[in-house]
Amino acid sequence: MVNVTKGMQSMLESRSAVYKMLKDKAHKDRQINTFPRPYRYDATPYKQLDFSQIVKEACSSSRPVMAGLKISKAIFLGDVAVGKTCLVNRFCHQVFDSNYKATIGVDFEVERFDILQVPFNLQIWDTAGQERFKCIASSYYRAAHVIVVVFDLSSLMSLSHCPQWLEEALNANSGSPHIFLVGTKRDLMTRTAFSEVEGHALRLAEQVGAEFWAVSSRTGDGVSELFCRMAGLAFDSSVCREKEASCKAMTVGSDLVTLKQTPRTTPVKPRPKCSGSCSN
Ligand SMILES: Nc1nc2c(ncn2[C@@H]2O[C@H](COP(=O)(O)OP(=O)(O)OP(=O)(O)O)[C@@H](O)[C@H]2O)c(=O)[nH]1
Repeated sequence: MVNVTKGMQSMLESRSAVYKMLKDKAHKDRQINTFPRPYRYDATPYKQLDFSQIVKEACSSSRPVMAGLKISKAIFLGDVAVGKTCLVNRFCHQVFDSNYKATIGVDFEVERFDILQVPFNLQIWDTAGQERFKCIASSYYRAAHVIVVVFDLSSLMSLSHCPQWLEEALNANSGSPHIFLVGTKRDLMTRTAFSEVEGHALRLAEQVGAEFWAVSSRTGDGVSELFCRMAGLAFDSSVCREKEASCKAMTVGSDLVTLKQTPRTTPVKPRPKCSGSCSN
């Protein structure tokens, strides 16, 4: 009975995810027309200030930029109770729950954006921090375009575990995902305590090549900006990848045509003339 209910629930959830992807328009605060800013320009390895030229051209052309749904995958990982679920729920459902409920395995959400007027979906995988669910959770790390390593700003221990979480996520991925180091529960921090932790986090972010953010899911501070930034970076890379792939395909295609059309330049050796008993 429990399994049936769970099965039906996940079926309904995946249906609602599909409906969200097919929505006519993204919600107003998910319509992005200028390149989203980082939390701090000195705390990011992603220095571009605008969408790539190729992306802007592709999005403004009258032909559709791409066929089918445009989706990128973001995975959230980090120690138990650092606030991963609250962060996702604050953005996706505008709620905050102060009671802790452990994530079992993974939770899945999808958020629709319109970026430069092109529909874009961000798949959000909220994984469990508890050791006993790690095995299930880590099987969802693959094929991530964005890796979000989360820590609790009020726990330096949770920050010190971030390199390990990141290594595990990177081991499961072969591409070059965007990496974020996100400190949560900013509302709990005094100014002095915050600036001390921020110093440690900035150093770590630089070491591991991540973009640093500090947010509060309780107040909503920085949450929407963080997700829009992820979506902006993921969208830009994904359109660039797609354009590169189609250019490559066109080059290969035109190479084949050239090969077909180019007359043979190597002289054909004249066959020796048959003499005598040769039947040819
Ligand atoms: N004050 C405050 N509390 C927060 C914030 N974010 C999360 N919490 C609290 O921290 C606890 C853990 O939050 P979760 O989001 O469930 O943590 P999690 O990382 O998803 O935990 P696992 O699912 O076990 O991996 C809950 O009691 C939340 O209410 C925040 O921004 N401020």
